Amino acid sequence: MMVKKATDLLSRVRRHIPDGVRPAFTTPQEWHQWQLEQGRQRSLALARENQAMKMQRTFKRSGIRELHINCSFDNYLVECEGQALALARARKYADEFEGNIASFVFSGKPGTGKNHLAAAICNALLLHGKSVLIITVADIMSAMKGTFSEGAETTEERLIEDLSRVDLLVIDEIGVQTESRYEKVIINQIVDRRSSSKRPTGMLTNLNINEMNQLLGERVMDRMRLGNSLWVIFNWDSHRSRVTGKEY
Ligand SMILES: Nc1ncnc2c1ncn2[C@@H]1O[C@H](COP(=O)(O)OP(=O)(O)OP(=O)(O)O)[C@@H](O)[C@H]1O
Repeated sequence: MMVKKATDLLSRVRRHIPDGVRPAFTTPQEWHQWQLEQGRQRSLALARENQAMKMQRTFKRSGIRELHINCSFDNYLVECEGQALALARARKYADEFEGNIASFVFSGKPGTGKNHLAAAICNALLLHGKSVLIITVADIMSAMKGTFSEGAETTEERLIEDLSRVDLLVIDEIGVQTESRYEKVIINQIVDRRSSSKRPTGMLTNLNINEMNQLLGERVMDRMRLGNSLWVIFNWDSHRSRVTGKEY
């Protein structure tokens, strides 16, 4: 009876579908499958939203900092070959993100757009429903240390787990302060856990490859090289003196 009703309804709906439009389902069975899939997608979206809100509470902000919220591939100015290459590679990284385990390192001089292009990647991924977080080493550490205080809402373990579940985590300012052994251990655990659950990590740094190896150790850097990973060197002049804060 149910199937007959659904078949009648479908044939009535079909009469109103313009030529050339392919319906998402044509039989009651396909309709049922379609509804199941919609339900699955809704619960995934809800889980992502919950995760984003949790991160927002923990770090008291959304995944991308205010200064970089409007950064896109389109508003990244290209005035030299290096910038053109960095832009093309960042865009390709975002395009090929789905199902890819490749991490990236943007290394080079200050003010050259490492955060800009990382935020552009994250903004592109957000549009595709991915969860993202760009966070400095210092912010990770202060959140970790916060878990030791009395009445803390979360534990160090849970925080590492949260940071490991974000689809793309970008760790900024690696090497800005003299990293302690504790920081090295935490970064190690985050990258390790992310790579074993096939989630890539981005790193932004002023250090070169040797300095990164020395600071974080071969183990972490080896995981950063999984898959078709990306290492981009930003070696042109800083753009910072030209930022007015009103451009986008
Ligand atoms: N090519 C560019 N086109 C447009 N804006 C740019 C470009 N490069 C940098 N900017 C802007 O300049 C500012 C500084 O850039 P960004 O924060 O990305 O630098 P960074 O390389 O991450 O520097 P640091 O190593 O000091 O953190 C940002 O507001 C960014 O949007």
